[in-house]
Amino acid sequence: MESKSANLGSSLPVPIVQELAKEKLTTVPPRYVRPDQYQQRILPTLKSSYSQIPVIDMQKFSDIYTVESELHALHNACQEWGFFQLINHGVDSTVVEKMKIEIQEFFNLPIDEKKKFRQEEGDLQGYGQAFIVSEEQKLDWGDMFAIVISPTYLRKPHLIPKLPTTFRRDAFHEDELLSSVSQPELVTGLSPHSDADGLTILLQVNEMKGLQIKKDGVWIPVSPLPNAFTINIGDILEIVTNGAYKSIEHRAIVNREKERLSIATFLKPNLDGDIGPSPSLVTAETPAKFKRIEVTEYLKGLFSRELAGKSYLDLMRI
Ligand SMILES: O=C(O)CCC(=O)C(=O)O
Ligand SMILES: [Fe+2]
Repeated sequence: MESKSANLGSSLPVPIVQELAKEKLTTVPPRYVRPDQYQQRILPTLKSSYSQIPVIDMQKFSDIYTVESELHALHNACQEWGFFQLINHGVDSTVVEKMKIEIQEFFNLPIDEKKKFRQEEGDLQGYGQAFIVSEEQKLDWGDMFAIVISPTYLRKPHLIPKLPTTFRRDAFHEDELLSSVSQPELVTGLSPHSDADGLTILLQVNEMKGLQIKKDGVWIPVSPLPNAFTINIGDILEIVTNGAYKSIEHRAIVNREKERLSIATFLKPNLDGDIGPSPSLVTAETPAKFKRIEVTEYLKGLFSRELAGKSYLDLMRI
């Protein structure tokens, strides 16, 4: 039986960054200045032409002449990179384009309209932020809109019926990473983290780049291909594969020119199950690297902490 406790977590209220950005501030408010990230900034960042995440072509899975080598490429991408771009995925481009327009329209709504979708106290869904657990904590320069689509009993009736239809078809979470601060190098759009879910499907909405992944100690910018989804392995898949597939640290940086929008769909296991290394992968030579934990416990622990690198996954290690 699925637990019917409606909330898995909450986040403290924070200012709306879209509104702060309109104030034409000359200096960044101290809570957004990230000396902890300066060091990260000066880590070498590779030019995008030098190294790019792998590309997986989904069409090749339906062709007997190409399926084997593409499966091999997929396995390799999950082991070595934890990130790849998926092309020819079969989702109609008109659906994707409509979704992009509607999310842009949502963030362009007047603030009073958007406030109707504001995250309520004690909940994570709606327009707000996540992972804010103390008043002292540093903040990301961005806003989020989050909804849960499945399981259906976690849906928020006050959020969903008012949304455009495309929104209602897909589960997603939305980040907005804004420019319009005079010192974008001082702030972070989205703190370095690994995704705690099973698998994430990312769609960059506008042309502004900003996503970077950390590989071998180097930040690599991701340049999304047209009509591609960026897919990444989350912590849960790293646990289930007993470490074979990697959940990679990534972040989003802020630029000076324009706001940036992306849509992330987080795929998680059923709430009534548990997570642990797959028994078929645990042998005398390859003992379990991670604990087994109930999904609800895992999620509650996740949302009661700051977003910080791979620290939550590290807690799951044996
Ligand atoms: O904005 C992006 O491209 C990345 C978003 C992300 O990493 C997340 O929401 O977990
Ligand atoms: Fe992420």
